[in-house]
Amino acid sequence: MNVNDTIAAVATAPGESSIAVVRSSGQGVKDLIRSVFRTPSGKKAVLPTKRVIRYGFVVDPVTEEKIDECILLWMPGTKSYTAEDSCEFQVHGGFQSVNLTLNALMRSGVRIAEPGEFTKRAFLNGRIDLSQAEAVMDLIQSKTEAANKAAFSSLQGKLHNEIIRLRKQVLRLQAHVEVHLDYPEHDDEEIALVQVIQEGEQIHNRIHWLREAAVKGRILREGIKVAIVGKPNVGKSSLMNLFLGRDRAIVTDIPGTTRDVIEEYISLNGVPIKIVDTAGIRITEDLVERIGVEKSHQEMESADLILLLLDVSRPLEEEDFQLFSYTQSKRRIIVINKIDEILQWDIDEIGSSFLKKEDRVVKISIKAEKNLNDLNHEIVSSALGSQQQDFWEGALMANARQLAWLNKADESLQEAIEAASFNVTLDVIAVSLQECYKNLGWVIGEQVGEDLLDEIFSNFCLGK
Ligand SMILES: Nc1nc2c(c(=O)[nH]1)N(C=O)[C@@H](CNc1ccc(C(=O)N[C@@H](CCC(=O)O)C(=O)O)cc1)CN2
Ligand SMILES: Nc1nc2c(ncn2[C@@H]2O[C@H](COP(=O)(O)OP(=O)(O)OP(=O)(O)O)[C@@H](O)[C@H]2O)c(=O)[nH]1
Ligand SMILES: [Mg+2]
Repeated sequence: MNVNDTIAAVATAPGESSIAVVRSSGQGVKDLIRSVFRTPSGKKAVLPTKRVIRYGFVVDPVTEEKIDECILLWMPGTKSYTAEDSCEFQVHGGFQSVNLTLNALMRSGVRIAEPGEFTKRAFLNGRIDLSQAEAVMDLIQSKTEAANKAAFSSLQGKLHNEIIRLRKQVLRLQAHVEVHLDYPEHDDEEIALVQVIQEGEQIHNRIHWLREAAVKGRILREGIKVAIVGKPNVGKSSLMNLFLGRDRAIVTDIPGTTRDVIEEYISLNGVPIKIVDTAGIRITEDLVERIGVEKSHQEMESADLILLLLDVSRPLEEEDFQLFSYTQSKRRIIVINKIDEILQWDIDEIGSSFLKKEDRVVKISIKAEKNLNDLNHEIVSSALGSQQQDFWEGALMANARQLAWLNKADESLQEAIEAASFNVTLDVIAVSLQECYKNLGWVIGEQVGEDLLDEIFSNFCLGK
């Protein structure tokens, strides 16, 4: 992937829209505009050294035939998204205008951008760091308002600034240690060790705080996975539909209706939840259903929270008790459904060998819409633990990669502090501090290799 190429892509979603944007970036953008854009009087546009908007036409670069009416945005480097010469052709929406425009651009010698390549260039050209680049995608993919807010603050450089600040502190401490190494007579080595321990603790606390904020960010980013499980016909798909507010899953009174896993995102009090409806679990001869049951087991395994649904209008069966055993090690809410019917059993009948003391129990009726708020409340509180109010306050959009480097930075720092506590020589401490500094740098993508960049940006959407 050559950074000297001029790239182009459609930046808007495909389909019938009122306007579509085709963007381009790179050294050849000026020539590109000369070749495919004409003013209303058929002339080539005069491009100033500052950003401008022009009305005109996209034309075929060979025949000069008009392809579409357009608004042209000219954004010379470095004042653009990529920090390179860039432009946007805003044409009429729909597949045809967009495709013809993109084809005209291609025939003028630009190539189609890889996913995330515009943002990658913004990073390579130093306009944003890696944490900001990754936040761009998080922003687009955010599923709740809180997630959007956290991603936006990362995009604005909150994580970047925190890391820069921490690195300054580490560097200062490192410099202090090195002065002692170079000039042992400078002052008492004992004092240097105490300083490493004290200031090291302060830095550690700050990293710890940052990590907590990043962990919250990761919840916002990935959502909490909640799996609805239960034997056939207890109302799992009804509950799924209720959460979604529409008929997504098929509901019938025939046991074994759901065969496949259905996943959707919902927001409960701003908590992004990936809700999963599964096939009712039972022993079955039906091959398709059996595959579905196997998948249900996998979903149970990987869920953060289980909603174990029971039907109170029918006696409890072996299959219900089996599910208690299967999900024994998971965080779960026991949801007793169909309380609008004649009750056939009571929660006390479920022995203590099946119920854990951490289990929460909610009795509902999906049909009569009873106690549904209680269920929502239980889900949110088991998802977030005790500290619900302002939970998202200060959340920083972070991902697994960034969290891993934060952890590593903290480990190196701990090594330095420990070494200082045990009076290990200063040169060993200096090495750990240096390691900490480097690990912090990885969070914001300093000296990051081509492979990792490719991996990160390949997950972006086209045109971003
Ligand atoms: N039409 C359009 N809308 C868009 C974008 C875009 O590329 N095109 N964006 C993205 O896809 C976002 C805006 N992001 C941008 C970020 C920086 C610069 C930019 O030119 N920055 C320069 C100049 C700043 C200034 O004028 O003060 C810089 O940082 O140096 C432009 C867009 C959202 N909306
Ligand atoms: N009386 C009553 N019926 C309910 C309630 N909730 C669901 N049902 C009914 O129970 C039947 C089964 O509902 P589903 O949602 O398809 O059950 P399921 O657990 O997804 O079933 P499988 O996909 O076969 O595992 C349907 O006829 C629903 O209308 C309720 O609260 N009360
Ligand atoms: Mg179902």
